[in-house]
Amino acid sequence: MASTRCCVPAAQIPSRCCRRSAVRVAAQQQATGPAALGRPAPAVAVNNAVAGPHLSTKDVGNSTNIRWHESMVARRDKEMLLGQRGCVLWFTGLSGSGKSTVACTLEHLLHERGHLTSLLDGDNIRHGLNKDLGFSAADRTENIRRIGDVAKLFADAGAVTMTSFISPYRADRDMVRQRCQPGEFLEVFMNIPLEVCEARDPKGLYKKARAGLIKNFTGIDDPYEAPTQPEITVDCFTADGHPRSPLDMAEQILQILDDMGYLRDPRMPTLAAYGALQRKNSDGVLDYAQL
Ligand SMILES: Nc1ncnc2c1ncn2[C@@H]1O[C@H](COP(=O)(O)OS(=O)(=O)O)[C@@H](OP(=O)(O)O)[C@H]1O
Ligand SMILES: Nc1ncnc2c1ncn2[C@@H]1O[C@H](COP(=O)(O)OP(=O)(O)O)[C@@H](O)[C@H]1O
Repeated sequence: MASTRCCVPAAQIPSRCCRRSAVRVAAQQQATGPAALGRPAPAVAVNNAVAGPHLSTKDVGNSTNIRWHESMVARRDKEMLLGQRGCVLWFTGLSGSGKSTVACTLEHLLHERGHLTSLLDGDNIRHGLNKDLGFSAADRTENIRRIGDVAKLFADAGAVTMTSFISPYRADRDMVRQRCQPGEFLEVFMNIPLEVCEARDPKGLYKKARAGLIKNFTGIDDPYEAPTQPEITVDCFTADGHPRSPLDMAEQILQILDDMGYLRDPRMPTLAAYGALQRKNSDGVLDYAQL
């Protein structure tokens, strides 16, 4: 069963007045620069050989002399507009485990309920952004690194963002988790045994891999490192041994998102912060009015 860990920080809610003045300052800064606001010019830039009123820049990887621009519309304001919290639901599991099917079903459920979503799918992304990557360990790591950053951009815009990639290496998934804010990254483990995935084999890839026609196929001759502490575990069978449908799985995730407060205005308290899981009323319904 899924754990209920959630540690979304209770950020400050900017007042209307603060937001207005932030917009004014931003406009002034763009028009005339910080000196016009009566502030001292920023300190000598990290990379600037010549001292002067330059904005500081730095080097990141092979990108030299770059500078981070804060988004002028705060993420929280976007989340308030949408009535939800941006997050990354990171589906991981073997090929054929149902990542795409369940993520797609969940996206429809969320959309029907009026939520903004985004879905990044392994096969699709490898048709475009990541078509230069293969399936070596290094390429898979780079695949996940890029997707992690793209997913984060969507979450920053307030979308409930789903990714469906095998993402076989624990370290790669943890790297994405670390790039996210606390509570923003939810690992969804498709806990479907290899035998079940292989029996499905919708693309015939397991058959080819067993025949040696595809090398380094995950689960056959390439590793899959299962998550040790996923936020959500999706099991193949019900407690009494019946196979679960994609809809049942998607509804499980939807319920957890709802219970954890991701699908409501970010000004509402999160369950983790207030221990509201214990505060269900006698009908078993969460009673937010009590908080
Ligand atoms: N060698 C090998 N191993 C695993 N999978 C392979 C391989 N070659 C091709 N495919 C197909 O590529 C899909 C997996 O792509 P991902 O981007 O999700 O992989 S990874 O996260 O970088 O490991 C995967 O799609 P899914 O079945 O949707 O998972 C396969 O169809
Ligand atoms: N819960 C499920 N029960 C039965 N079949 C499923 C279930 N989820 C997915 N499938 C089927 O399994 C196959 C693989 O699903 P897919 O979503 O493509 O997996 P992945 O994206 O992990 O490779 C598809 O044919 C899909 O219809």
